[in-house]
Amino acid sequence: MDLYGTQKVNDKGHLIIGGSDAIDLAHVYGTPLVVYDTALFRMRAAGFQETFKKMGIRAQVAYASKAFSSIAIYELAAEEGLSLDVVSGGELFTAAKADFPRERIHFHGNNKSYMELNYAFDEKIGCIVVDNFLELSMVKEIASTRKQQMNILLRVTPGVEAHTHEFITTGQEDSKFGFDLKNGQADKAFELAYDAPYLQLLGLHCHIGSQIFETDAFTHAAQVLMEKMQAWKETHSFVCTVLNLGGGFGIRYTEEDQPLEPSQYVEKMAEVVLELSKSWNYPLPEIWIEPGRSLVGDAGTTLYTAGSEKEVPGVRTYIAVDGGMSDNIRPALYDANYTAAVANRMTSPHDKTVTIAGKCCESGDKLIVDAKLADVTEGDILAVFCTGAYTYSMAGNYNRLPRPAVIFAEEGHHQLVIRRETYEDITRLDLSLQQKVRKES
Ligand SMILES: Cc1ncc(COP(=O)(O)O)c(C=O)c1O
Ligand SMILES: N[C@@H](CCCC[NH3+])C(=O)O
Repeated sequence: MDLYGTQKVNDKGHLIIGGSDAIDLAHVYGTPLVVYDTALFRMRAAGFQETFKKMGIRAQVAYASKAFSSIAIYELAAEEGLSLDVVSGGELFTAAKADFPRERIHFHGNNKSYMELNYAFDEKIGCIVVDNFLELSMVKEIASTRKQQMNILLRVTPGVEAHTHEFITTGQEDSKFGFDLKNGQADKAFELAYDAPYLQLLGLHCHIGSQIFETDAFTHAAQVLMEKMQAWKETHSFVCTVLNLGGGFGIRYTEEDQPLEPSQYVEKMAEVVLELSKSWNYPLPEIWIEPGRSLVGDAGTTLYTAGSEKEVPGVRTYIAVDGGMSDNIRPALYDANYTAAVANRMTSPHDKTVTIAGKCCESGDKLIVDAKLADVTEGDILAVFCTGAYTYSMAGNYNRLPRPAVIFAEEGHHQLVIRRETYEDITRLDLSLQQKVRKES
């Protein structure tokens, strides 16, 4: 089986992550437990950043924190010199708690509220990525009322179809995000924004989708956006200083996935921008990107304890674990595939076919259908790999299951970064009917 990042197997046949024995981690923190290999996160971050540096391109690599949002990951991202993409007041609040450098925070979202936009101004963040006309009018009004400068990008849909799951493509014309380039919306937004008082229009943004393995869709998007920028230069003598090409770089969940290295995605898109800016004599814009999954996805592993087993003769054997769709909704939502291993028996042949089921009251709560595992008995620790992106951040309390604990592991040290939810946590917002009912007099 293929391991990720710093993962190894020790002489007890146990899985090691970030220099720590996964079985010890499971005993110390309990399961389900999400373990982040932070050295791998650092390596991925450097992979993107160094490629831009080598190519002599000014860039910002913003961690798209919807993939996994927490104070500690924001602190780590800041430490690595990343910028940050947030999509809600809640993510911005978390970033503020982590004291993330505000000038490197970019605020996304297709329906930001007036309150959220004001909050972004309060925090003096680096940039608001304006998604629609309502937002543009609100941002203009807030900036003028407060007499406060704000950098903005216009998010556009370039009409590029990326080859990925239909729910995670976003760059096509029929999308809820952004101003359409072809039907004139983007031009109209530009007219309303480029000389608005207190607003500094930096340039354009697009994000064509997620879990993309090819570079063509990215280079095509870069070309389409550069063409629009060049058109505005000709008509309005306006020069965009930033081109944000979003995230979406694919990772290897299973051996069917063949992602490129971060550097390869960056090189290809940067080459197009360099080439076009040279041939059109367009001042080279800064390139911003927003990787989420490719920074945290394969850095995360979820450890579960195996419980009940059920054989359906001639059909399949189910092994149930102490988590499931409540901590990883992706298999149920996107038919996402993962691989797993018996973390306390890594050297045994993983040649039995079993289905790993969760403990939620849903037949569809299956984490892996037809996983290849060693013999599993109750109490074994199962490791499901590549669960660092869009798992904890999309987790819920269905069936009132507490969300797992999350730890960072590096060079033999480990640290709790999100504590396990307790039953008290789960009921903290509930109000009892025994409380006094207020009567209006
Ligand atoms: C605007 C935007 N930027 C960045 C991302 C991050 O995408 P990924 O996690 O695939 O890199 C997303 C999510 O797809 C997004 O919507
Ligand atoms: N949540 C999705 C990706 C959405 C990306 C956000 N725009 C996933 O798990 O793959």
